[in-house]
Amino acid sequence: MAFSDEFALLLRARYPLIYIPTREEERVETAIATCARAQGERSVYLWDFVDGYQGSPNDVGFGQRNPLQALEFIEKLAPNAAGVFVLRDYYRFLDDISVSRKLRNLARSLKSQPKNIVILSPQLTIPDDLTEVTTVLEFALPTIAEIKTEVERLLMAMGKGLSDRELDNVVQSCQGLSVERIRRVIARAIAQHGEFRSEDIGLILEEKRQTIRQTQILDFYPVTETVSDIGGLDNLKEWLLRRGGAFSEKARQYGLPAPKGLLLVGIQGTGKSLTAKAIAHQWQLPLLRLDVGRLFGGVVGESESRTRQMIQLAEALAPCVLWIDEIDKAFAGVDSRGDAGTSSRVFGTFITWMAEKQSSVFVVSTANNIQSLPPELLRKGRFDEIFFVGLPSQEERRAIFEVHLSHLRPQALQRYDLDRLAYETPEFSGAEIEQTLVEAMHIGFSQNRDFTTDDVLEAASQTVPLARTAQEQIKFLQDWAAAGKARLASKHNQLSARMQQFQEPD
Ligand SMILES: Nc1ncnc2c1ncn2[C@@H]1O[C@H](COP(=O)(O)OP(=O)(O)OP(=O)(O)O)[C@@H](O)[C@H]1O
Repeated sequence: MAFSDEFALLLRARYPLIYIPTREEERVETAIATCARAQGERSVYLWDFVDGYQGSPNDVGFGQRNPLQALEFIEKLAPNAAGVFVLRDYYRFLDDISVSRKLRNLARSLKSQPKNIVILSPQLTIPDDLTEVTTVLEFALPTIAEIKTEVERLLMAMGKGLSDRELDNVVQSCQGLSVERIRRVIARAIAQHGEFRSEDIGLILEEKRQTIRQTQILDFYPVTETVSDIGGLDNLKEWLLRRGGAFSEKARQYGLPAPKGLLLVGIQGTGKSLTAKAIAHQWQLPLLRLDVGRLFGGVVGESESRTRQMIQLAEALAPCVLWIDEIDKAFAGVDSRGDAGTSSRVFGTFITWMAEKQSSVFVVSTANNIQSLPPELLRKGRFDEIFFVGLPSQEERRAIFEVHLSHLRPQALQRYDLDRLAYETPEFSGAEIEQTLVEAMHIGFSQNRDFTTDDVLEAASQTVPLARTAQEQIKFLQDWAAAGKARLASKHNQLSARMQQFQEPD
């Protein structure tokens, strides 16, 4: 639903306290004023800490530097006087006991009056005691059409012009930025060179990175890992390499849909996160990491609002890779509990997006525990493919030792007996192999010499691989994969031999 429709609905339904997390004061205030006008005789009152109330000549300055008075003003108006009270800066006072008490009392009395309080805030932090009476309303970032109007207006005001193609590129790169930031970055580029050039898109992208960092929901993840840093997992690598150009314009013209994403399931340390990073690098796309835990907040509507904000940002950065680590932990038991709680709603928003997604956001989710994953996530159409990432076979362990040793000792790789290392480390995961090498380096370093194959073997003998203590989990995952529920990331492990009867080779 569009902001104006949702806002109008809240006004009509007499929601007393509406909280809008946005940094775009000017744009949201214009939208509120338009909406209030469309609702009949509803006056809009604007308050800020320094100037108090503005707008109506009789009340100018009322409640200046006095947040409690700002609320008393609402009380003293006639009960049938319709009004929307937009309070800027007010989020800073919500922790104050007298303010929060007054707001709760007002919320009760305003239910029978055509008055609504709107709190604008650059962040979403609502104290516990106000969560019951507050409704969070999301204010979306500007649409492509709004951005285009703004960019054209700015360029015209500065007497600059761009070709249609350049303009489209600029508009596209501005997606995900607030109008304020768009103005700032374009003004900065023009101030720097006296004109706006296509190279200045770099400045816009940097501005976008900063915005994304500030949301604290998504992180820009720098990637250096490549597909050749992954030892083994040949089926998975082949799958990726085959989709190399799938995000290009050429692929669109060919009629290919943009790939949706992958779900990687397997025990800890088998290279799932490494794969997410390598995909971004391989396809030359920015990698955004989502911390699902940060989506959840206690206020009504807050978590869904953050989820939609996250989706909007990711789409604004498309084409990109969105990496969701440990998705099983975030949505554990959503379906089996059948609850209508926050995690179900967040999950619902996410899954609907995954199913309907047209944008070039490639989602890589990783999970350790298939049992706790909601079954809807595994249904066809959510991800392009579900891969089971098992423990590496002997051949794969050799490849993993080779990858790491060629980084650690590029000139002396031949000194290490890779076959022996792979043979002597059954059930080791990639992460454990890496850890064993670090341990071996400590041994060598403490004795003032380089580390040897024997040091690695000694370190390995002191390691109890997780596989030994997590046998049940592994068995469960293997049976699940063997039942044809997932494709094997590896070509060479025992399971693949077992499964060859069940699965067609790709
Ligand atoms: N197949 C592999 N090839 C090379 N290195 C690997 C491989 N698997 C794991 N590693 C090493 O182990 C580290 C940890 O692995 P990674 O974080 O990718 O595992 P994971 O499967 O995502 O584990 P978790 O479920 O705990 O997040 C990697 O950064 C990499 O150095």
